[in-house]
This record gives sequence, C-alpha cells and structure tokens, in this order.
Amino acid sequence: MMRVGVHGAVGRMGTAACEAVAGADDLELVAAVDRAAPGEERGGIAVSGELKAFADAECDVVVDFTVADAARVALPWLAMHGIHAVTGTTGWSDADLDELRSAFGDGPAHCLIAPNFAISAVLMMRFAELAAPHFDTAEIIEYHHDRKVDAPSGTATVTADRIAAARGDAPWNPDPTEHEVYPGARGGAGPGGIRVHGVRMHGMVAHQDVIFGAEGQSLTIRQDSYDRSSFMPGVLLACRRIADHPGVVIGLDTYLGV
Ligand SMILES: NC(=O)c1ccc[n+]([C@@H]2O[C@H](COP(=O)([O-])OP(=O)(O)OC[C@H]3O[C@@H](n4cnc5c(N)ncnc54)[C@H](O)[C@@H]3O)[C@@H](O)[C@H]2O)c1
Ligand SMILES: O=C(O)C1=N[C@H](C(=O)O)CCC1
Repeated sequence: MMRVGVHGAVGRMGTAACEAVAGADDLELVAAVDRAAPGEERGGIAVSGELKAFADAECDVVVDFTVADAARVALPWLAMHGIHAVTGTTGWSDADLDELRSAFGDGPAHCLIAPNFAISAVLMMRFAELAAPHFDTAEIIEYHHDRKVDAPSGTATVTADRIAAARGDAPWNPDPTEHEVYPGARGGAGPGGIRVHGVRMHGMVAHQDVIFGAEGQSLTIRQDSYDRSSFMPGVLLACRRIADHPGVVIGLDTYLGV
C-alpha cells in the first residue's frame, strides 16, 4: 500500500484527489494539508495546516494541487524529506523547473509535474506534436472555469513548447497583424511566436483547441474535460508508478507509454 498525502486538500482538485485516493483499494490516504481550513475533513481524515504532517504520517508520495507559490516551497521540502511528489499545479517558469531538477536530482524522492492528468489531454498534446511539422500556422485556444488564477494554462504552455520543438527550424507563416485595436487581441506569443488565447468562462472546466493551418486546409484538435473526475485516473496512476520514474518528469506520457 502506497501511503499518500494530498497538498491543497480543501481545493477543487485536492478534494477530488482525497476522495479518489481514499476510494482506491491499493492506496492509503494518510495526510491532507491545506493552509485554508485546517481542521476540516477530507477523504475521512483531518486536514492539517502544516507540511510537517506529511513526514509525521510517513507518506510515500504527496499529490500537490495548490498554486505555484505554495508548490515552489512544498516540493523541495518533500525532496528533502525523501517523499515522492506528484504535482498538477500549473504556473511554473523555466527557472522553477531548474530549481526542482536540482532539488530532486538523483535522490530517493522522484517528482512528476503533469499539467494535465486527463488521458484525452495527454493524447491531444501528442497529436499536436505529430501534426506540427506538417502545417505552417498554429494557434492554441484554452478555455477554463472562472476561478482559474494562472494564464495561459499549463496545458497550453506545454502544448506550445511541444509544437515548437516538433516544428524545429521550419519557418512559420508570418503573422500579418500590424495594429491591435484591443491590445492582446491576437493573444500571447509563446515559443516560435505561437499565439495562445485564454478564455475564462462560468460553466466550463478545462478545454483546449489546437488549430493548425496550411494552404487550403486546417486541422483542429479539440479536448474537453467536462468534470474533475477526468483527472483522477491519471492522478492515481501517478501515485502507483512514481517509484519507477526517477528524477523530475514532465507530463504523464512516459507513465502511460504514449
Ligand atoms: N494537472 C491537472 O490535471 C490539473 C487539473 C486541474 C487543476 N490543475 C491545477 O491545480 C492547481 C489547483 O487547482 P484548483 O482548481 O484545485 O484550485 P483551488 O484554488 O480550488 O485549490 C488550491 C488549494 O491550494 C491551497 N493553498 C494555496 N496556497 C497554499 C499553501 N501555501 N499551503 C497549503 N495550501 C495552499 C488553497 O487553500 C486551496 O485550497 C492549479 O494550479 C490548477 O491549474 C491541474
Ligand atoms: O482547473 C484548472 O486550473 C486546470 N488547469 C490545468 C492547466 O492549467 O493546464 C489543466 C486542467 C484544469
């Protein structure tokens, strides 16, 4: 039985993760931590306000769904205590990722940073990477619920990185825009100048379109998470397999063999 802790336990994703872990026969929820509402209960255990609860409960792995500022502190702390980290938190910079690589190094604790645990999203990113060399225009539109604090989404930034890497030195069709009547109308320019547009919409959960264009044709790859339950199989898989994946791994792809 893997002993699992959840950081950000009273949040939307933390609450779902506590319930999913508590309901899994081969995992045991042993600690739940959140700075908001310590003393509440999630997945049948009391929520603590202190990271120390993870060490006290002898966690093998901690699932983190917080904000980048909190995860930046928690993940190196977990590395120092020899506890594996599975984080779905988004909003990381390249410098943050370097810090995590040096915190986990080749030590006993491993780290998975997955911007999206839904299998449909993992495949959407893979399909976008496959399409990239064949089109000279690409734009990303990500759609999320109205409580999301970071933009663009972690999924969109990783998708843009992967499209740009797959395209390599091949030139993109130039953007003709000379003037934006509304600043930002063309979205944010990501790697390779790929435009990323963020929508925040009451009623939505997490969705993305990747649109590719070439002479006389276009391809749209669409992914939808209608419910947070879509992320839970990926979270549980990560807890079960993290001991087999040393260092810092980005994305669930290698865990799924995609
Ligand atoms: N990877 C994925 O599949 C996936 C899916 C959904 C959300 N996310 C990401 O997960 C993160 C959380 O999303 P959410 O919708 O659950 O947000 P949320 O606001 O509902 O929950 C975040 C929780 O973190 C807690 N928190 C904040 N700072 C803390 C600190 N210093 N110490 C302890 N707890 C702290 C908050 O109190 C809150 O309960 C976001 O970065 C989001 O982008 C990723
Ligand atoms: O609800 C969120 O916030 C989500 N964030 C992830 C991201 O930033 O890519 C994806 C899943 C939902």
